[in-house]
Amino acid sequence: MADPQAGARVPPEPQAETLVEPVRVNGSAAEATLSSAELAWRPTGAGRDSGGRRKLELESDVLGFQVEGRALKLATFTRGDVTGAGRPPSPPGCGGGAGDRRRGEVAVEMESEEAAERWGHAIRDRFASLGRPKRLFFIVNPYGGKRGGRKIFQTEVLPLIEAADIHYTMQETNYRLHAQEIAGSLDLRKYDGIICVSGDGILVEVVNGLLQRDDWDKAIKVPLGIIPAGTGNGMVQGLLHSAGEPFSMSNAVFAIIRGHRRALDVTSVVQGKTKFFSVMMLTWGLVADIDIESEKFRWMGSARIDFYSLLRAVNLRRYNGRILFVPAPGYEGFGDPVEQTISCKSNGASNAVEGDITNVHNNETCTYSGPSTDDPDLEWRSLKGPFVNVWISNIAFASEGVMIAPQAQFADGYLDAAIIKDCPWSVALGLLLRMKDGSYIESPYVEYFKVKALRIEPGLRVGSSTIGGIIDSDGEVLARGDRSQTKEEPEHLMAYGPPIQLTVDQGLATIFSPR
Ligand SMILES: Nc1ncnc2c1ncn2[C@@H]1O[C@H](COP(=O)(O)OP(=O)(O)OP(=O)(O)O)[C@@H](O)[C@H]1O
Repeated sequence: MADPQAGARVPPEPQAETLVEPVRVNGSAAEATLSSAELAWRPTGAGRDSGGRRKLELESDVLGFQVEGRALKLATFTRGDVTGAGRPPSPPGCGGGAGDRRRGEVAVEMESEEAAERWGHAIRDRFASLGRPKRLFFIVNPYGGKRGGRKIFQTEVLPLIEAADIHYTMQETNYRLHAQEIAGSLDLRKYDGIICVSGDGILVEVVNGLLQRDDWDKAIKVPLGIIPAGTGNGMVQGLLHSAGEPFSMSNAVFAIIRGHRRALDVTSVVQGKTKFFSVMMLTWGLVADIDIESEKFRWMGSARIDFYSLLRAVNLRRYNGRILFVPAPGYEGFGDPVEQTISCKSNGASNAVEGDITNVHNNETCTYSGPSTDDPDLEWRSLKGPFVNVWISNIAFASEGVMIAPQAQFADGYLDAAIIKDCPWSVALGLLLRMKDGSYIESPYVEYFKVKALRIEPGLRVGSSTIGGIIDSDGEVLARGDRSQTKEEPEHLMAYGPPIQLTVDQGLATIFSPR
């Protein structure tokens, strides 16, 4: 049957009217044109010979604007001097590194107040169509990274947010899991986004807080943002890198102001009735040991990671255990098939037996319970240890300088697994050095594949009958297999030994992104 719509003319998108006015730009006579995409001007009169056409892309060069009488004052944020108005020095804290944007101001004086108002309206409409946020809630961790969160907010974030005319509320975290509590009870109708000025850990707390709400399905759609004030900052690095932008504080802030969003996969990490939601990564073995155990060498400053990496590589630990996984399409050749008996009981992964793929989910509350793996058609496969390191990630970077999962996509619905198998210590050291650019995954000792679901069955360290490893999610210890180390740590969420299952919910969350 013929499609009744076929051949019907789709009405063209209404085009914003192009405005043309004689103006003075930073004091010089010009003719200015405002289209939906750009504000351009060409010098006229005596200034005609002083230069050609100049323009500002509204989306990517303009932070905000004000109308003052006949003047339209634009706060610009450009790479290089696109304004022709000379480059004013950047205010303190607003970048200035290679490829970084600089702040400036362009004053466009119109012939009448009405004209200035008309142009102001047109720019406001353009910003609204870009989805620029108007009201933001900031969560600042004064304790993360080098404990600079409060200063970063005041000197790096606020000047740009104010120039963009964004209303904001700021709250500092006072203790562990405070951000989770805040996100669990915030009146989300009042804000266009929640921004974490912190390390990646606070972002994860916010995701967990949103998913614990009764209205989790709406709450998790609130755009999230992150300003790098932590130790690792892998999420910001991943977002900026994916858009070809250099890592900088001001680029991270501007990515939020510009209002672009992207979907973000959410991983459910489940052990028995215990659940945790991650948007980044889980590590077991060498890298988790380096990350967590090197804390005791914090007095060394940034050298602690290099020092402890060398120590751990030379005294390489291998861990027994097994990884079960449902491969993503195209990765079915990895691992070995599992003789599986499917059970759909909700009795917890801790009761699972060899080859028993048990779905774990909690139907007792109306909070988010994660995707199901009940489907009997899922083809599980396995890899047996010993392992040197197991890395499961939704994003490409663990930190600014460590690319763990070069093929990871923010919302492909899969997790990237990078598994370092048993290898000589010299190989492990070489692989650590090649994590900077992600080339370590090319080693024959590394298995790299994508999965829809995965289960870790962590075992003991090779050569020990009592000691296991550390399982770390987004920088926090999830489970620890060496009880002698736990004296000063809070109770961990999960136990080391029983299986831990990961499933992915494609694009469940939303995050501000440069593109
Ligand atoms: N006021 C506070 N006092 C102590 N801990 C806090 C406070 N606020 C937040 N935290 C905790 O700090 C931890 C780290 O937070 P964040 O992600 O911002 O920094 P990070 O740089 O990734 O971590 P770290 O500096 O510990 O490596 C989180 O577990 C969070 O719960």
